[in-house]
Amino acid sequence: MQDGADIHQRIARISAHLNPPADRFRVEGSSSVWRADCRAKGGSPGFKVAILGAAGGIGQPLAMLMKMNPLVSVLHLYDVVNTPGVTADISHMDTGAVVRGFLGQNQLEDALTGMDLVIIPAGVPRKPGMTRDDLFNINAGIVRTLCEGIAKCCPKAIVNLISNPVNSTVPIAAEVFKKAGTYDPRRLLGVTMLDVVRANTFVAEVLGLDPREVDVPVVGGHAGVTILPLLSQVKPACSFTQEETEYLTSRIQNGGTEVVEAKAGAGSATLSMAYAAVKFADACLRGLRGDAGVVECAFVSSQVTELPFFASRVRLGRNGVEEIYPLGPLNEYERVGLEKAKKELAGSIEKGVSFVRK
Ligand SMILES: NC(=O)C1=CN([C@@H]2O[C@H](COP(=O)(O)OP(=O)(O)OC[C@H]3O[C@@H](n4cnc5c(N)ncnc54)[C@H](O)[C@@H]3O)[C@@H](O)[C@H]2O)C=CC1
Ligand SMILES: O=C([O-])CC(=O)C(=O)O
Repeated sequence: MQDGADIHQRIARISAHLNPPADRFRVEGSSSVWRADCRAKGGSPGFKVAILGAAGGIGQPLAMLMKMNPLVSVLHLYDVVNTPGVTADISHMDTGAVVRGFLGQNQLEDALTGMDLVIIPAGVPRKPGMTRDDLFNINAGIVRTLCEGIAKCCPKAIVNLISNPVNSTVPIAAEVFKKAGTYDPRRLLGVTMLDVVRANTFVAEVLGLDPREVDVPVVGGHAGVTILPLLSQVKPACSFTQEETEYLTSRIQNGGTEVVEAKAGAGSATLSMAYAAVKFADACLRGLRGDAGVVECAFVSSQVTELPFFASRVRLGRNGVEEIYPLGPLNEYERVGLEKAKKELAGSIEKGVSFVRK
């Protein structure tokens, strides 16, 4: 004999199966077992991370690497295509993070609700002959829509914006958040980590060192001359001939184009970008956890120059960007580069701002 309370519980369970709330997910491959019915995993503290554009060239390896990150407890994969397949695939990896897939605009809000960190590699990549700015017309609208979702569903999340042109998409995101009344400049970061990764690699090659021992600050922005490597501040301390300086600066500034041309129409950097994005996201998560001394370069709201946004070394903490470091002493070559960078950056920033304001 079942008592009344037990029958009520059974009815509630059946009703929940027929009308599952948005946060219930059927266990993959099962018609009768819901994830919420599975025995709870012994406490797995960690952060909730969403990737928007997760089925793309960057999104897929990025999702795989984030699934391997022990700081991640929940990983939401959102795209307008192919997320069921990518999610099924990645969810079989025997690492800690629980993976959930979300497909299409109708599921954007569920993908974003409760997230601590949102990484955005959504949008079209370059083909040979294009500049990053040529992507503006398509990617500006994509970034605006995704950021409207963030403002609504996880306004306190840290946002790592990868979609190009970063020099304009970050100002677009800031304007969207301002409009929604949720803007916190400390939580919005344009990802320029690939410039640092490339700079470390190319400088190490010239110096005959292991790239892991090299640290090159790269400031400014993320396109052509706005990418300004500070070779006078390389660690370990070293010096370069004028010829080496010009070769390295040009190679770092054109690293993206080097990949676009080598891929010959099949897109831009994806694997090195996924690596760089995870390196950067991991730094943001360590900052959120409260680790001391987490410093990386990023394109952020800044007073380091007269421009409203600028990439430089920032300290990451519980609120995102906790401190922005000044550029430090520049040599004459870098001072000239800085002026060129600022001129181009000013236009790109303004273009992003007016896209939302108009
Ligand atoms: N910040 C950086 O250093 C770098 C930035 N990028 C940029 O990253 C972006 C993505 O590059 P890839 O992954 O190679 O391109 P991709 O075309 O391979 O993937 C983009 C993904 O975005 C998805 N997408 C399109 N519209 C969307 C929307 N409204 N909502 C959600 N997802 C949407 C697509 O379905 C696709 O899966 C490009 O804009 C590229 O220029 C690329 C390399 C480096
Ligand atoms: O070059 C591109 O279009 C993609 C990108 O931003 C990079 O690889 O740095």
